[in-house]
Formats: sequence, C-alpha cells, structure tokens
Amino acid sequence: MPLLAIVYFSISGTTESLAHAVARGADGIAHVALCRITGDDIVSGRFQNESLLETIDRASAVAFGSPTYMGGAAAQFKAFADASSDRWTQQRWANKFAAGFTAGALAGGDQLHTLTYFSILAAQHGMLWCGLDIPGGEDPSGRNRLGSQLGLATHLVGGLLPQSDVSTAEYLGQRLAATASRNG
Ligand SMILES: Cc1cc2nc3c(=O)[nH]c(=O)nc-3n(C[C@H](O)[C@H](O)[C@H](O)COP(=O)(O)O)c2cc1C
Repeated sequence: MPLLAIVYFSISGTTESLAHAVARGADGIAHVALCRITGDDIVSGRFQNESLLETIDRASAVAFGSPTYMGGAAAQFKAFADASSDRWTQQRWANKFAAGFTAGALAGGDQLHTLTYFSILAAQHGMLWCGLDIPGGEDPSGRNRLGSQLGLATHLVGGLLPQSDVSTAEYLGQRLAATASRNG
C-alpha cells in the first residue's frame, strides 16, 4: 500500500477533524501518517521538524491542510512550506499526488486562496494535483457543499462542522489514496 502523509496545522481542532476524516477515507487503501505542524516545530521563525519532511519523502501522496487565516494558509503552515525549499531544488517530491483542505469562519472567507496556494506549492514540487470530482450542489448526499472542486473548503455552521463536509473530506482521502494506489 502507498503511504499518504496528511500535513496540517490546526489550533482549535476543525482542521484536525478534517485531517482525521481524510485519514478515514484512505483507510484500507493507503498507510496514513498524520503529521500535525505545531508551534514547537518553529524555532526562531524557521520550521525545523526534519522528521516530518522525511515522512513526506517516503510518501506517495500528500494532503495539505490549514485553516484559512487572513485570506491564506496559516503562518505555521507557510513555515513548513518554506522549509521544503531544499527538496524543491532537487524536485525530490516530484510525481507524488497532492490534495488540500481548509476551514474558515465564513462560507466565503477566502478559503479558495488557501487551496490555490496549496496547489501552487504542489506544482512547485512537481506534484500531481488531485481535486474533487463532485459537482457542487449536485451530489445527493450534499458533499462538496460549497462547490469547491480544487479541494475541500468548509466553515462551521452554528459552531459545528457540517456532516456533509466531513463526508467530503473522507471522499477526498479515498480519492487521493486510490489515485496513488492505482499509479504507484
Ligand atoms: C488569525 C485568524 C485569521 C483568520 N482569518 C480567517 C479568514 O481570512 N477567513 C475565514 O473564513 N476565517 C478566518 N479565521 C477563522 C478560522 O479559519 C476558523 O476559525 C478555523 O476553523 C480555525 O481552524 P482550526 O480549528 O483548525 O484552528 C481566522 C482565524 C484566525 C485566528
């Protein structure tokens, strides 16, 4: 089975719930490594968790996750991305499959910008992007509620993560793992 690395940052737990949903979706198709970026990984402004980067070195697929903060990925996620520049030089992550997920407070809280950033990060590394093949508003079970086909975008409704978005995250994990498995 391929290895799926789920690399994410979360403070209040929403993005972490999504990361676990992505992992559930990949269950039985890929081995999963949940890689949570923490504040302690960042020393003097630089991401220094080499073992997390080495987990990605071994993975066939990577899911990037971050809350949307001020219209983009959280600074802690960006510190991780910046630390991947040595790998970029040698294109060490080329041809891995990649996908992204993000949460915001608002339905239109600029989550698209975070997903766009994830896809550009993947492109910089020569990775192959895996989006959502669920047309928004057309799925009988309501997945891809916000109609975001670049990746999973969500926001809390009444303080809760909608079940349809959790299901969308599970599907994204399943799709990413199956793509890596088929092409491994
Ligand atoms: C500093 C900061 C900036 C934020 N900026 C945005 C934003 O631009 N758009 C948005 O929809 N939500 C924004 N939020 C809300 C978070 O994205 C939201 O609470 C998210 O669910 C937090 O994820 P977490 O529970 O994984 O930490 C912001 C929150 C913080 C603390």
